[in-house]
Amino acid sequence: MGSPRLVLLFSGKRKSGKDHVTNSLQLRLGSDICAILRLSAPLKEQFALERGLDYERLLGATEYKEGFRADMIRWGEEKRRADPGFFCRIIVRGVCQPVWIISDARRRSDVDWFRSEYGAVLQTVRVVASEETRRGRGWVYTPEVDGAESECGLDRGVDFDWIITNDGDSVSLEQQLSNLTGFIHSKLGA
Ligand SMILES: Nc1ncnc2c1ncn2[C@@H]1O[C@H](COP(=O)(O)OP(=O)(O)OP(=O)(O)O)[C@@H](O)[C@H]1O
Ligand SMILES: C[C@@](O)(CCOP(=O)(O)O)CC(=O)O
Repeated sequence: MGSPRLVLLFSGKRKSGKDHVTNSLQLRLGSDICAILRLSAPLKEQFALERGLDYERLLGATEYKEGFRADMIRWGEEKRRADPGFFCRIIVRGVCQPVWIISDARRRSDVDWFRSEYGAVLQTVRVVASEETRRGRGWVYTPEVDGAESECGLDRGVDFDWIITNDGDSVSLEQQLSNLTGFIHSKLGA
């Protein structure tokens, strides 16, 4: 396992398009260069095992996942209380690509952990979309979820290196992804 040349730590609210944007970026870079790591993957896997749920469906973007979100948040927070780096350490194990995309940072403890381990090569990226756009993608305001740390933990206090606006304008998104890809290539070439 090598150490990463670049770590891109993505965050954004529900249905802002974190998965869409990170998948598009990986398509541009190639999966041999770029790995997508999801903090929620080991969480969902273990949660699904314990509850007899469908892990693959928890990974998707459907109502199935939303039905379990509040419970998953509570379950994950218990784990993080005992060990804030618990999920971070699991997802970086054995990754050999030079560029790592973490698709779903949600808490200060996630940012702090990646800064302390990979600060020299870390870039923080915020994906934003208006509430109207997010509603069009199926977002329904749910107080116990949208008012909690899982959604609001990074609203303040992080000076993001990149902000990607994903409001449905595909030309604008392409341009923003080109800029980010250019930066990544410049770092890999250096
Ligand atoms: N630019 C876009 N063009 C077309 N569809 C998009 C775009 N951005 C997001 N979507 C769609 O909107 C839905 C939500 O996007 P996505 O799953 O990427 O959001 P997310 O931020 O990862 O959400 P969650 O936090 O709920 O997992 C998906 O069905 C996705 O395909
Ligand atoms: C339980 C949780 O990991 C669900 C994340 O799902 P997704 O990234 O929205 O697909 C959110 C959290 O950890 O607070």
